[in-house]
Amino acid sequence: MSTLLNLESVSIELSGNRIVDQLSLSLAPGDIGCLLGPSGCGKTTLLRAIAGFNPVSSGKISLHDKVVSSNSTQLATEKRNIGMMFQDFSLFPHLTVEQNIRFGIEDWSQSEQEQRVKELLLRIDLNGYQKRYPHELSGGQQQRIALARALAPRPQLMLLDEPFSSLDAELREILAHDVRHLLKEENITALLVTHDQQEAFAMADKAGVMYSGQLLQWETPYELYHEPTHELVADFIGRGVLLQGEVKDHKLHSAFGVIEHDDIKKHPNMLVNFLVRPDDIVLNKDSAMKAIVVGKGFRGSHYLYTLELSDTSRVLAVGPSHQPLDDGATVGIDVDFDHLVVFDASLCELPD
Ligand SMILES: Nc1ncnc2c1ncn2[C@@H]1O[C@H](COP(=O)(O)OP(=O)(O)OP(=O)(O)O)[C@@H](O)[C@H]1O
Repeated sequence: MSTLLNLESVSIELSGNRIVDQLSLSLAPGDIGCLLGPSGCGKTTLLRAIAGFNPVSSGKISLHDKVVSSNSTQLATEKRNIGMMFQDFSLFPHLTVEQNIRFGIEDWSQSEQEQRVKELLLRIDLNGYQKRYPHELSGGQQQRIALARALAPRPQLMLLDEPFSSLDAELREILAHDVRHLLKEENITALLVTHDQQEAFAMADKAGVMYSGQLLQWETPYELYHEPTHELVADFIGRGVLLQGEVKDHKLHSAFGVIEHDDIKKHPNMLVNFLVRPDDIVLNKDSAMKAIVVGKGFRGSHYLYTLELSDTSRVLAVGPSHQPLDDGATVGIDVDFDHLVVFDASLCELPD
């Protein structure tokens, strides 16, 4: 399969500290990738290296099979044909919307510029806003114009670093969908950095979790959620808990009793931590397995309950919004694991 962006064992050092550590990932043309991870894990540093602002200390960054960064190559940022929208983006306040969008394509012919501005404004649903100034636009509109400005020259790759972080959650979700749609329409490959998992799930074809400069997994959002290959990914992505259990004779023994599942049929005997998502727990008043409601959070369409099991371990479960359960109530539960994800307990290294 062809790749547009390829990172091969990239390490980056800043002021003598290794910030990114032998990181590899690739993106196919037109794909949207998303990097998640806690603050300070090196996401921005990596994006800046792809853009050409940070040199790599070892490894290679290639665009369309052309090496643009290595310890012997450093192609200038302006020669990489990369569009950028970083956290501290700002539109030029003294320029109109149209002038802002034209900024990177001023060497195009007048008619091509006009055509491109028109096309982009239609795509971002802001046709008619050409003559407005940035202060006459809402935050979300400004963000869309900034994106149009970055996309105008048709970059081969778009880098987005927390582009919606200043907006409220509802607007972020709408914009995430809009931006995905726009990037797909323009067939532009993109790499996005975000703290927000919903944003990553809404936008990404491929997503990954970074910790301390390393990329722990690089998969579809579905696989990251359902089949994490590392406890830190399981802990970071989605809501869920890791419970202790023991795999014995290809069955899982835990507070839920004995569970048989295809995913552990070939597993050796060992103590494990296994992942329990809210969607693995089914409330069923007729079930013999009981749990106690020890907390609940209203989420509009549903409640998210914290349930205590017989061994005092706690799990999360979802219940309908219109029939809330009381704190302290005893409820029947079933477990229904689509995937049973287990980790060797002796290797578990969850942060506090
Ligand atoms: N110019 C620099 N010199 C030395 N260290 C730096 C420099 N820039 C960043 N760092 C350090 O590199 C680490 C990673 O920073 P980076 O901004 O890449 O993290 P991040 O994952 O993007 O965080 P956030 O999500 O908070 O934006 C941090 O510990 C930071 O202090």
